[in-house]
Order: sequence, then structure tokens, then C-alpha cells
Amino acid sequence: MRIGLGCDHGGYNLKIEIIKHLESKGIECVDFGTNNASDSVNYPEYGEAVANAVAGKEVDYGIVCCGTGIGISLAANKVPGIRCAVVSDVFSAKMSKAHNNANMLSLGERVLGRGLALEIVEAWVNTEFEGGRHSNRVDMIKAIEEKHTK
Ligand SMILES: O=C[C@H](O)[C@H](O)[C@H](O)COP(=O)(O)O
Repeated sequence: MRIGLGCDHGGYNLKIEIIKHLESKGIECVDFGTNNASDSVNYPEYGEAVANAVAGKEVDYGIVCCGTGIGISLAANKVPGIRCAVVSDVFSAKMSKAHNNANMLSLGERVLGRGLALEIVEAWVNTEFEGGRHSNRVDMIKAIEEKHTK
């Protein structure tokens, strides 16, 4: 599995912890920046970069971090084909994959402690989409996207 990661300055330290964790499990990580926590940058740039890589199948999934996880997820979700879930608990992390087939996860460094954040990542990475009745609903999300991008 190959995962793309991105963040702004507010999510940088959490992103580094996540990369360390994923690499320790043998998961390949591609880092789309930013590269430090001290220079103020704009989260839409990094949300879009990771989302483009996911949509273009350069990576299998994306994980993004900012202060709250909200802004960077909003940017990522503007890229067609992206379903980026902002998550702050383990149950929602599992459901975002199992029911919503989220292809990106977004976390807030100013919201979550390191331990919970890594548990969320672990749960999300190890959960599969259940398909079945949920496939139709995910297709309906795609149909909305198509209706509004024509
Ligand atoms: O949703 C946006 C993110 O939480 C940003 O990380 C946050 O707005 C950055 O704030 P500041 O520029 O005050 O560090």
C-alpha cells in the first residue's frame, strides 16, 4: 500500500508521527509537504496536492493534517473522485472506510493527541469498504459531483 501525506504548518508534527508509524508497518509513504511547522503556509495547496495524487492513482490513499483537519479536507474534497473524511475517533475512522469508502483521511493536530491519532490511522488503514448497499450510496455521491462539474 502506498499512502500520500500532506499538511500545513498546523499539522506538520502530526504528519511526521503518522509517516513514522506507517513506515514502521512497512507502508510506503509519499510526502507532499509542507516541510516544517514554523513557516505559515496555506492548507488548500497541500490538500489539493495529495488529492490529485489519489485521484490520479499515483498513491492508493491520502492522509492530510492541519490544525483542525477541516480546512485541508474541504480543499481535498473539491478534487473529483475524492472522499476525504475528517475524523476524531476510532469508530468514525472505521465507518468512513467500511460505509463511505473514504479514500482520504483528515486529522487535526490541534484536536487530537498523538496516541489517539495513530489509533485512528491504524483503524482506517486496516478497514475495508463493505460494498453492498453502501456502493449505491457512494455512487450517488459521485453522481452529485458529476451533475455539478458538467
Ligand atoms: O482548517 C484550517 C486549519 O486548521 C489550519 O491549520 C489553521 O487555520 C491555521 O491557522 P494559523 O494560520 O492561525 O496557524
